[in-house]
Amino acid sequence: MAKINTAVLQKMKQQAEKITMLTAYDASFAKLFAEQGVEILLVGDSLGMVLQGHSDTLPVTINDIAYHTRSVRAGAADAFVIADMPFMSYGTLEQTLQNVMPLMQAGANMVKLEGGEFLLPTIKALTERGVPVCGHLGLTPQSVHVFGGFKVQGKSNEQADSILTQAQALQAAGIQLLVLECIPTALAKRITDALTIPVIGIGAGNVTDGQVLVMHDIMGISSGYIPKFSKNYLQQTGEIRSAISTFVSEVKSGIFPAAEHSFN
Ligand SMILES: Nc1nc(=O)c2c([nH]1)NC[C@@H]1CN(c3ccc(C(=O)N[C@@H](CCC(=O)O)C(=O)O)cc3)CN21
Ligand SMILES: CC(C)C(=O)C(=O)O
Ligand SMILES: [Mg+2]
Repeated sequence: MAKINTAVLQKMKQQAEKITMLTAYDASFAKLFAEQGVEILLVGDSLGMVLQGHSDTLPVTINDIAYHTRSVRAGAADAFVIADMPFMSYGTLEQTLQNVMPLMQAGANMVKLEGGEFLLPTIKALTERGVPVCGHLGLTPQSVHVFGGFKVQGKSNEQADSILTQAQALQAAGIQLLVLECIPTALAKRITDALTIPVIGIGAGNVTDGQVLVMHDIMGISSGYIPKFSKNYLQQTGEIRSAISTFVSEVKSGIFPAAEHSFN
């Protein structure tokens, strides 16, 4: 696999080649995922749930993300690695600039921040200083207490228009990739068509430029509730490497996600 960077991802969108992304938190899985052709590894703050056992992502710290980013980078020297900025680590511009350093120095190629409008100056400041930014809209789990649970977002016309407007504003501010989580497929299609940057979906239908899942969901080992948009590829294949290569090929061919993994 050619080494991935923002220019390669941009080209994949233009050529309509689907982008695959998985969360990874350690060196062994990072290496295995990279070997199976997964283009992007995400050190997600979902680690607060699947590794640490919390019921949401809020307890995760910068040190947690930096530690796991170092591990992922150690296992996959050439991988394109995105590190999540955890809850309240980008509350102010000053905090953001302080907190982004350990993540980039741990080996991240890009950082991901949840939210819309309020992030515009932050995104500009980061990209100007050499830090590529991934946006994250829709169900942004750090706002679970505002939403009153992990609920599908953008169901009303008004909410849908607002998410599209925010996606366009984030792109204008400088994000080079966008994650859309748990929104209706029709809205994901509008946003993917409207943006020139690649859009990665999770619970956003098969219309985005790529797909991301939490690795524990692919292997059916998440504790507690397993989201409707995930698929247990280990059960289907019986072997971890085959599970990952099947995920990759099903995303590439558009088989995954099917209607049953999507919201309307
Ligand atoms: N194991 C795991 N997988 C994930 O995808 C994930 C995490 N953890 N932790 C961080 C966030 C939290 N996420 C979640 C968690 C639950 C739902 C969920 O229960 N969704 C309902 C939709 C409810 C509705 O219809 O509004 C579902 O049926 O999937 C969604 C996203 C996604 N991320
Ligand atoms: C679910 C993905 C998009 C994420 O942000 C995470 O794993 O933390
Ligand atoms: Mg996250």
